Amino acid sequence: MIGTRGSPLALAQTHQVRDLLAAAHPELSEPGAIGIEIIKTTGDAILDRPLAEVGGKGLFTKEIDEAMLDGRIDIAVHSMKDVPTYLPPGIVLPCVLEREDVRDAFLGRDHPTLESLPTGAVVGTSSLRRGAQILAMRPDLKVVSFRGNVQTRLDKLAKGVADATMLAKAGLNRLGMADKATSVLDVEVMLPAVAQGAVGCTCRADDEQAHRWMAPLHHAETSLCVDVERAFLARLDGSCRTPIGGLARVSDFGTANARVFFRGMVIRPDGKVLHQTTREGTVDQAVALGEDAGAELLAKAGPDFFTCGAE
Ligand SMILES: NCc1[nH]cc(CCC(=O)O)c1CC(=O)O
Repeated sequence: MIGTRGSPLALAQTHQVRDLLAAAHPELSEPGAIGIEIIKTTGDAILDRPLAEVGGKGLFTKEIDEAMLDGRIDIAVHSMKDVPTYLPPGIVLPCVLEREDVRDAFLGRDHPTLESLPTGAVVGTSSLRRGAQILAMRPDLKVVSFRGNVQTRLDKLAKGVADATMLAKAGLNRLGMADKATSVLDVEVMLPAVAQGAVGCTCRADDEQAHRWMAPLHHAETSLCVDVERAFLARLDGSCRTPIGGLARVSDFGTANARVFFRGMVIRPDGKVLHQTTREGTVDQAVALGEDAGAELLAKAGPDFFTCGAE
């Protein structure tokens, strides 16, 4: 049994995992061989407030982890962006699928790009990271809170609640809605969230069958990048509501020449103070590079930067 949230994006990701499992294992290829259990999480229940305000870790994973430890589900499919850096005891993450597009998509109502938005235009986003980077580039814009699933946000945009919004390009692609993006923000302009575009599958640590099922779906290069980014995030995790971005890439993966490149950022929600750093190294050093970058930004930003509730 596979557990998932019930949002259209979560279901699309889960159907992809189910199809990959069926293709990899003859015993799972019969229609109906893999059941899907929808689990409502705290993050799904709270729709009226920005999630940064709700706070707490594992908003989208806690109830799913509980179902897994109870034995109601065997595999869970998650957007890695929503998975806390520390998994609960007894749960492991043996499988990360190949990454989708890591970038943020821009959806403009009358203006297709960020550059073309007129002074004073309103950008709707519930992501402090996106809002802060927008304000850093364009302090003349107004950022307002914007929540809900993709369709709700598109409806709000159409109604003129905002002039533009942003969504992970990966989510739009997985929903077959890539055409809704009026442009795509380069990672140099808008650093993605840690693990954006990656889907991971968890199981119980002692479930050998689930491990065996998931092994062929694992994408080692994506997993390495996500490990670096999550190591970075783990060093900053005390930071509460501070917007954080981080992206790792590997060149020549699987060869002796493989190199890891990482860029990480912390930024104040108003976009007025930004600290960033880069690292480059070997695959063996990868996780240490992420940790080291996190430690550097923690020191650079200083304790006041990470004060909770100071917005
Ligand atoms: N926080 C919600 C969430 N979690 C994962 C995605 C998109 C898919 C991904 O990044 O893999 C989204 C929506 C969004 O940011 O637009």
